[in-house]
Amino acid sequence: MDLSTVLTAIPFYRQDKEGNPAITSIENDHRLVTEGSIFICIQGFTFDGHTATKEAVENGAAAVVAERPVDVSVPVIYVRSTKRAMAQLAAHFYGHPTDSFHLIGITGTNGKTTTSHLIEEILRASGETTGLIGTMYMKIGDKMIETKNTTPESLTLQKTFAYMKQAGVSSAVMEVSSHALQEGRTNGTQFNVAVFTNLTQDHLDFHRTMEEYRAAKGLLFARLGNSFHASAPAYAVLNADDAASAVYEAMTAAHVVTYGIEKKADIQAKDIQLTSEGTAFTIHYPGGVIQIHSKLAGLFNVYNMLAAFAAGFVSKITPDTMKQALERVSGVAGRFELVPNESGVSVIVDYAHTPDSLINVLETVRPLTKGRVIVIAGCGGDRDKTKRPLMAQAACKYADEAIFTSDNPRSEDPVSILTDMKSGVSGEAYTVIVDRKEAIHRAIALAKPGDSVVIAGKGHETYQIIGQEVIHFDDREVAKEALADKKGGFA
Ligand SMILES: CC(=O)N[C@H]1[C@@H](OP(=O)(O)OP(=O)(O)OC[C@H]2O[C@@H](n3ccc(=O)[nH]c3=O)[C@H](O)[C@@H]2O)O[C@H](CO)[C@@H](O)[C@@H]1O[C@H](C)C(=O)N[C@@H](C)C(=O)N[C@H](CCC(=O)O)C(=O)O
Ligand SMILES: Nc1ncnc2c1ncn2[C@@H]1O[C@H](COP(=O)(O)OP(=O)(O)OP(=O)(O)O)[C@@H](O)[C@H]1O
Repeated sequence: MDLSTVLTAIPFYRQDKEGNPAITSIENDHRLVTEGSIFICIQGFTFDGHTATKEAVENGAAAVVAERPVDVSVPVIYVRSTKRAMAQLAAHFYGHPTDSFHLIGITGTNGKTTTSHLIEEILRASGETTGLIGTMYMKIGDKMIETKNTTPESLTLQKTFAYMKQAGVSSAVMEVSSHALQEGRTNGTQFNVAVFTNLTQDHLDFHRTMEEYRAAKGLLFARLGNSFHASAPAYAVLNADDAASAVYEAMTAAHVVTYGIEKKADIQAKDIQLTSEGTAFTIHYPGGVIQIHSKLAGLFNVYNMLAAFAAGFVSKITPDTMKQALERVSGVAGRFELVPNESGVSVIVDYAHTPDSLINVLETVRPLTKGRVIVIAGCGGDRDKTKRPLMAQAACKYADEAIFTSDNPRSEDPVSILTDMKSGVSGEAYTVIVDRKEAIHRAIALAKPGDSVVIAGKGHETYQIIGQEVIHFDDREVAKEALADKKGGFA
């Protein structure tokens, strides 16, 4: 379903008893302004809302929020950051909807989507009416809504929360990106639980340094437990094995619950077995131990399950309920997703698009593979360039055969992205095939029974962004096609 169809269906008019004009909506797109809207001017990458105030007023704006002088006939509220002001205004306009349900936020470089799905399953199993906001979609109960961002901009976010409240959601889980925290998209949102997965290199185009990146994620914990609206204690759920957790622990007013494998933690996994069927381990929690047999592969997924268990634990969900929920999850789309086939080659589509996640996936595949590991990796255009050589290094070091290819080049020349990747490796063997479809076909053509082919980067995505064009592209479909086409069979 289209997001705007859902959101425009909800009237949230605020009337003023003293005769002031009723504010009918808050808009950051002048084309959506109607009689009584507040228009918020946002300076974007392609458009500056400050240049559209005249049109916004012609469309009926009752007031304008701006960062720089604008010349209009209606009241103007000047603020330092219109994005942050928008978050607070939106939360207020929609009546602070997050006060009405239990909200769990997840931040970290990797594992947010997986952990949020595990938590959603746990919440459902405990009888909650659930909401989910994340990279793949938003969900209200079983209703799916498309999304553009991992964490939507604040207007969309607060409207969505209001819709969740109206739909009777009792517990929700959401991914909170560092971009969103930095821009204040979640200001005005009340989290009951904040979960940290891990911090490794990514997004340095936006945050510039790892310190800034870490600090941006810290905003989720710094604000936790400080809300005027808070009616219940807040919990920070931190990964004891990640160094950033100590920083977040020091800055939060919330109760801290840790999880981990290596260092001592409140929620601890022990006796871990990684098998071709998935993972088996025990979780030691305050007051008990429980055995988990999961279909999810890889040590990183043990961390994700621990994070979800810890979030459920502080949400007062019983360990037995959580066990049932965790054991039911067979996978999350595009995360270590196996492409079914009879050839004896394991073909895995995975969303790994950071050096750390690529290493994790390849390390997981290695012991499960009798033959060679062949990887296809690329890097997105208009995004963090510093990770390109590191992705190439990871591919060459952890696989037997590496093919570098395109992965959403956007406005950049795919060849120059691949050149950046190649700068990270010298002496190692790799192949460069610019066309992703051809690269997948080549990898599968090379594979013999017992080999694994890891197609990294795009996971659940069903498109490729080339220049301004968004073309249909699904790694899973192309892999199936290549498996069917393989000339000479798999002998
Ligand atoms: C690079 C970036 O942050 N872009 C975001 C930005 O787009 P933009 O700057 O191009 O916006 P713009 O088109 O210039 O418009 C600026 C303003 O003018 C308004 N406008 C525009 C046109 C017009 O005629 N009239 C008008 O009033 C727009 O409504 C907007 O308020 O503003 C849009 C609306 O809020 C966002 O959807 C968009 O996020 C894009 C999709 C994006 O990819 N963002 C990335 C950086 C991001 O946020 N990623 C994180 C993390 C992902 C991860 O963990 O991997 C995320 O949370 O998604
Ligand atoms: N806990 C983890 N630690 C390291 N890598 C992980 C972890 N969980 C998943 N991964 C790897 O990272 C990839 C992305 O996982 P997931 O989508 O859950 O993370 P994410 O944080 O939501 O990513 P994004 O912010 O880019 O949407 C997976 O396909 C897997 O390769």
